Amino acid sequence: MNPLVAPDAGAHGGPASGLTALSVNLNKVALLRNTRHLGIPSVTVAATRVLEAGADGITVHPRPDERHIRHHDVHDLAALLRAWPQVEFNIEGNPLHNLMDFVRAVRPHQATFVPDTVGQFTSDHGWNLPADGEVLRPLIEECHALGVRVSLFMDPLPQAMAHARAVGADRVELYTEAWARAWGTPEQAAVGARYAEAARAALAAGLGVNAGHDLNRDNLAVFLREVPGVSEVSIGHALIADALELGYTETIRDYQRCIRRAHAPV
Ligand SMILES: CC(=O)[C@@H](O)[C@H](O)COP(=O)(O)O
Ligand SMILES: NCC(=O)COP(=O)(O)O
Repeated sequence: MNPLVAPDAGAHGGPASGLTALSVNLNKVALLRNTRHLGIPSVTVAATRVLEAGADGITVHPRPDERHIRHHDVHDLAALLRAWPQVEFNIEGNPLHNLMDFVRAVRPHQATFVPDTVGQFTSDHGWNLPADGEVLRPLIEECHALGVRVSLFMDPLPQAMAHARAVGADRVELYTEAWARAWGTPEQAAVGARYAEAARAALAAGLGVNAGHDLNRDNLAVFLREVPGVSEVSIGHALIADALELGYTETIRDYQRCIRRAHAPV
């Protein structure tokens, strides 16, 4: 088996190419928008642009404090994505807080359960299933009844993967901050091996494997080469930062054109 090809690749199981799907997290577009009352940058315009450019999915993490993605963004994106039937909509959040209301209202293709507290700075750990598994089980069943796939945000602990399957999860999302931190350090090989082992354990348990948090253009390719069967990566912070920085040249040229137009003889 090609280790880069996810076992369930196809519509919403990854792109038909069998490559790892790229789901773009738009939280940080909303964060910038929320600093004025002008509606720019627009989350739906960002979604349209990234999909036109070839992204496979859209991810949002509507936190209870609405610091970035707001209630209406989830509904606006759900409406937009009706015109993009091959595109996966992934909503992340804590199902014990606000996530299930969104799942019930818009029925995304995937719900990623994340054990964040209300007001948490950013996601920083996966589920502790011995403690939380039985609370999650009925919520996973409810998602399935609504036709929604469930992925559990998990630390790369091989021994936890069978438990994720046992409570009904379809996939796990491996929390990759440890990989991002180890990138380029002497720990990189050992940390990568830990993720590979966790992915193999997940695949062996019958789970699909997603990954995300602090993935970027430097650390992504080696991660996907070393960790088998990753169906999807969700990337936000670094990708939106790159989109800004890679866009400066064209943007400055356009503003200079405006200025030249203003000074041109009429
Ligand atoms: C689950 C996960 O890793 C992402 O939700 C990530 O935490 C983005 O959230 P913020 O954009 O709020 O940091
Ligand atoms: N699930 C991870 C995600 O959606 C984006 O995380 P990040 O790239 O913003 O760290």
